[in-house]
Amino acid sequence: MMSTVLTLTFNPALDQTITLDRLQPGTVHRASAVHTNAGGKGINVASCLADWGVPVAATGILGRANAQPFEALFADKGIADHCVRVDGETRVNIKIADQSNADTTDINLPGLVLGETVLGAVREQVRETVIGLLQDYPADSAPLVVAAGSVPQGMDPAVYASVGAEIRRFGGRLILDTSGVPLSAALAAPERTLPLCIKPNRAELEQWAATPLDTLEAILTAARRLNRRGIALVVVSLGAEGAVYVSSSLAIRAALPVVRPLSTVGAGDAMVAGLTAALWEDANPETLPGLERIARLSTAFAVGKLERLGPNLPPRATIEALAATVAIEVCA
Ligand SMILES: O=P(O)(O)OC[C@H]1O[C@](O)(CO)[C@@H](O)[C@@H]1O
Repeated sequence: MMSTVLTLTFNPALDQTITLDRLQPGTVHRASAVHTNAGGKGINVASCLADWGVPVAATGILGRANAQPFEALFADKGIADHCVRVDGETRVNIKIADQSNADTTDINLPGLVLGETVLGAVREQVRETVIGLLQDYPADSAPLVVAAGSVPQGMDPAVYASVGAEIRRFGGRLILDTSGVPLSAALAAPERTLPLCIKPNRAELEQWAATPLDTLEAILTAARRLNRRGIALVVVSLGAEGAVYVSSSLAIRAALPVVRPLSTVGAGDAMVAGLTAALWEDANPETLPGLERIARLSTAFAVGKLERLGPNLPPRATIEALAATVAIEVCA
């Protein structure tokens, strides 16, 4: 029950959120505020899980030259730091928060450019870290590993398939949140390397399915194809329309009216943290109460995060209150 969740972020980012009254491309803007926080998908998941009280360890790659904000976040939230340091700077991703419509525009940079030899060595170090940590878990603990985000230029885009194989070898459960080629490569891998759970958004699932998914039925059909491939839980996030949770035997849709967001950056990561927290609490996606708990908690994490800048959750009681009000619909 108290096992540490491990997060893996190959391509973290410092998120620089620039707040504007109104974004008008092609014109000069005066920003009203700027805020920088340590981010990147797996880092955000770790931060939200730590807020919830789940013990977390973070691994992945950090540029030595600007590692301080990440180190401060880890120290502040009690996250065990197992990130490998490399020469250079972690990327700075630009987030433009438009206050006129509460939309955020993301400009994500490619990330560290590392030579083939360095990349190979770093990948090996991260692999050893994952294996080293998993070896320390009790044999029957089925530890949870969240691997999330893009991969740096030059890294094998099929990296999550080999990570999946390593995790499964140690009885671990992989939750994967990535997109594009790394996602399609992970989903095309042999069944024994597949993640336990994925959380694509509609566009990412459409890319995998190679067809538009305009209706709930179409989304369910694509998610169920992935279930049959061997992925036990497919969560499709639908922005303001909530999310769909599809396990091998059940499907539900969850939604909560969205407050006016301060920033949408990292809401999907908070959703991943919420579903991980529910799995960590032993929620079983093959039972209705279990799948409902996963849906309620992950929706509440995502909506709770929207009111904050950076990967931070409101207090536990606020999250539980939000979770209780999530609208749940069982799908046929
Ligand atoms: O790894 P990717 O896909 O470039 O996404 C990274 C971005 O996504 C976020 O994790 C938000 O989901 C940001 O913190 C970060 O800038």
